[in-house]
Amino acid sequence: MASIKQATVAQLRGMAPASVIHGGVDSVQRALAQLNSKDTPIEKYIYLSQLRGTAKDTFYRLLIDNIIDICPYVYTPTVGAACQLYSTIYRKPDALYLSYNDRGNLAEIMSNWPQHGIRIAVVSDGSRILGLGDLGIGGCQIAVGKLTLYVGGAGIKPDSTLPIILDMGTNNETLLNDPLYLGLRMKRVYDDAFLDEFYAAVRTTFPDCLIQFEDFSSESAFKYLDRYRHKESLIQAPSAPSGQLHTGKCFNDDIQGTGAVILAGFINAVKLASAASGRPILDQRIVFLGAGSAGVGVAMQLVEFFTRNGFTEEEAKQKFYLVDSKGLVTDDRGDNLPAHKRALSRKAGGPQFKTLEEVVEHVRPSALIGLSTVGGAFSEKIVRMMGSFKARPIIFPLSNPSHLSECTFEDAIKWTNGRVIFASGSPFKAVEHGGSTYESNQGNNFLSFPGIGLGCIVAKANEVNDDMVYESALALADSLDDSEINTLLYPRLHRIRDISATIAARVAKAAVRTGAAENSKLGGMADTDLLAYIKSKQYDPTPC
Ligand SMILES: NC(=O)C1=CN([C@@H]2O[C@H](COP(=O)(O)OP(=O)(O)OC[C@H]3O[C@@H](n4cnc5c(N)ncnc54)[C@H](O)[C@@H]3O)[C@@H](O)[C@H]2O)C=CC1
Ligand SMILES: CC(=O)C(=O)O
Ligand SMILES: [Mg+2]
Repeated sequence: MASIKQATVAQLRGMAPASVIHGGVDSVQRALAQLNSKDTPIEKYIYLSQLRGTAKDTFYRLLIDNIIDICPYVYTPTVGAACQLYSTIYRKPDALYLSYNDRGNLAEIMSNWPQHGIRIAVVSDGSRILGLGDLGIGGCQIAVGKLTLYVGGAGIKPDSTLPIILDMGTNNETLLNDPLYLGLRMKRVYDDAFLDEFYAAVRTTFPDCLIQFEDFSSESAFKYLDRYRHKESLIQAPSAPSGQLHTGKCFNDDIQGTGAVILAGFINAVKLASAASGRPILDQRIVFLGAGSAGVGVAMQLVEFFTRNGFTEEEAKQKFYLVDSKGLVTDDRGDNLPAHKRALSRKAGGPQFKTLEEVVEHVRPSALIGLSTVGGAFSEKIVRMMGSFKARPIIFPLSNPSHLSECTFEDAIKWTNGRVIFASGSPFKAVEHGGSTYESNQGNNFLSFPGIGLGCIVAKANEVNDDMVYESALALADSLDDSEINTLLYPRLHRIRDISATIAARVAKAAVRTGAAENSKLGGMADTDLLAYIKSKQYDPTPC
């Protein structure tokens, strides 16, 4: 459609129906009708991908105006199936594909990308896609999906975004044996030098670009966040003029984005729980099922909430009980804990439990958070126990996609007789119970990463520090309107562009406060002016 706008009408005569050339027939309405004619979620996904590739203004107008209905088809849960089926449903390239065989040439290959002013890249190595495991090159659709939400949810211009897949092989035997598989047909390699080369290539090719790491397996997620997040650190970079470059300008969505969004939901949840019970807001015991990048990322963000509210770090950590596939995570359970689990393990000498049920029975938690990839792990017995401990139990089954949710909204409502304070990673429809209608909350990092990324772009931030991430959570928690405040934990999704702008403004100001902003104009700007400025710059397509 852009070509129709740019070319003269005379040149186009006869090349398309006259009403397309002259306008007057609503392309968004037609696209919606075409979308509705598709029977299955994956068909809708394929249709929307094609529309994004051929008529991007129409696609984004459709998405922005129908975000609640369309989000599940461009993002979780459907994007999970799209990653699994990638090599079968592939039509045309829509990401930057950097394979391990290209090592030594990544900067040169990156410079083939047709757009220049890239501001945000989402990169995955495909090793842990949602809760679906290693999907190899199919993980590129996660990067595409996240950036679709950057455009639709934050108003970043489509041509400023760059989805990247690092194809380092796969350990998924089904994919390796699939004749249609499009990725490297070899076992996955783990190579820090390849990651350094990739990081340096982005820095030198697109100096203004923020990198969002997405869906790397836990060990890599923590390792590369630690390696690249600080602006003071240096890495060797043969592609840089001095042979070295400063790191920074990146964040990990699963650790920090998820931490921020769940902290926001938790802040609003403890207010609701406390209003029902009269107990102090900070009087919490929290059990996690899952101690991977998301589980530990969220737990550390909640620890920060308690330390910022009067507790020492040790006192705060005492409130947390992490359960993984081997049971309660303790210092003395006999296995060699990775550093991210050691940060929150229970001290030696305490009880050892093998199952979630035993832990819940012993701890009597106020909140139960699932980031385990185990669908249905919050059994009826566990949810009913939670309901017996507290007037308003907080239960967040956050694993994606939908079939991996630790419990459904309907069950949680039924088993607590409507008392649960609930948020899930993938969307659930409203539920009728006992004559009332209960609206669900989606606790998904898509409410935080678009605003964090936009804030960093506005501030020209050279790093994404803890204060900026924490501020994004407070901004999201504060964003409920009058119709949401006593019932919901998060703003309704149709407001996401305004919410992302608000988060962005507060993240940008936090960047200024902490010396991470290179945009010197922001310091003197009033908050309201900054917010208005950000909103005025949001991509707002008008298809012809
Ligand atoms: N709602 C949201 O915004 C987000 C949701 N997620 C979801 O969280 C889930 C986990 O993600 P990551 O932490 O990155 O994965 P991960 O693979 O790093 O961690 C999974 C954790 O669950 C534990 N686990 C696995 N099987 C278990 C079992 N049978 N019993 C108890 N524990 C078990 C593992 O030991 C590990 O600690 C995924 O489904 C992902 O889609 C992740 C990021 C954001
Ligand atoms: C939402 C997300 O980032 C995940 O499930 O990995
Ligand atoms: Mg993720």
